[in-house]
Amino acid sequence: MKNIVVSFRDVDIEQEDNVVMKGINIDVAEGEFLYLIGKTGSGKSSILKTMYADLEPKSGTVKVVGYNVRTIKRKEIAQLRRKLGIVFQDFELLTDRTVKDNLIFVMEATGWKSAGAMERKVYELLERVGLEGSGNKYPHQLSGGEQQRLTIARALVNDPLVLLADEPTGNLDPAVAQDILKLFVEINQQGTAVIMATHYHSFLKQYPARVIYCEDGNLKDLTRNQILQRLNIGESGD
Ligand SMILES: Nc1ncnc2c1ncn2[C@@H]1O[C@H](COP(=O)(O)OP(=O)(O)OP(=O)(O)O)[C@@H](O)[C@H]1O
Repeated sequence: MKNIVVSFRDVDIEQEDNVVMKGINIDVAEGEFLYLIGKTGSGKSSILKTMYADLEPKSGTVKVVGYNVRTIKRKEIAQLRRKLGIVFQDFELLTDRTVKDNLIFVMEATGWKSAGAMERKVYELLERVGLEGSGNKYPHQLSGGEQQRLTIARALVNDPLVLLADEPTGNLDPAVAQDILKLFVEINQQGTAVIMATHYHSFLKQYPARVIYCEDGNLKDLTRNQILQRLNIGESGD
């Protein structure tokens, strides 16, 4: 049986005293691909924030890659996040540094010392995300899709067990969004669990995977067909 890398047990999540999720349970196994779907404000980001210890759950137990997020010590949060890769809609790249130096910045901040090892890792990561040859460019010289590829490379610096993605294609046009989805799928096929909150419901058809549907403070356990129906996805997708 595969290891569980994320586990929520009877978890309540609040934002500024508003109940967002009530008594939710989630188990994500090593290497799984999971979509978080739901209307705006249904709590997808709040669930992801709870996973990377940015939002303390009100009650219940949350375990992520071996850490108990409710009792985690401040200094352990950095260790937890090193085992997670996190990708947002906004690229949040360092605009005054090259592609390569954006990656090296994160490596140095997370304890990498050997220049040779960093050089090799940069090369490997850029190849993995399809940015080989762009190491000396600056972020503004990259397209939106390429910038997102760089943020994905950055999230992979420490070979995370889990990649969390909050609306990672929100700023991209549909064709580019599909390429980025493909990249997430490849990363998943190489063994990293992926948990992706997305409004791009057409992804569910292009790459069917497990879906958690957030609604009214709960997670609905729906079949794929029920979800497609509920989202009213026609043949053309979204
Ligand atoms: N920082 C905050 N302070 C107060 N309330 C918040 C905060 N962030 C989110 N909320 C509220 O918590 C609820 C869940 O928001 P959340 O961002 O988790 O939903 P979401 O499903 O990710 O939405 P979207 O699809 O728009 O990103 C919403 O009612 C939202 O207004």
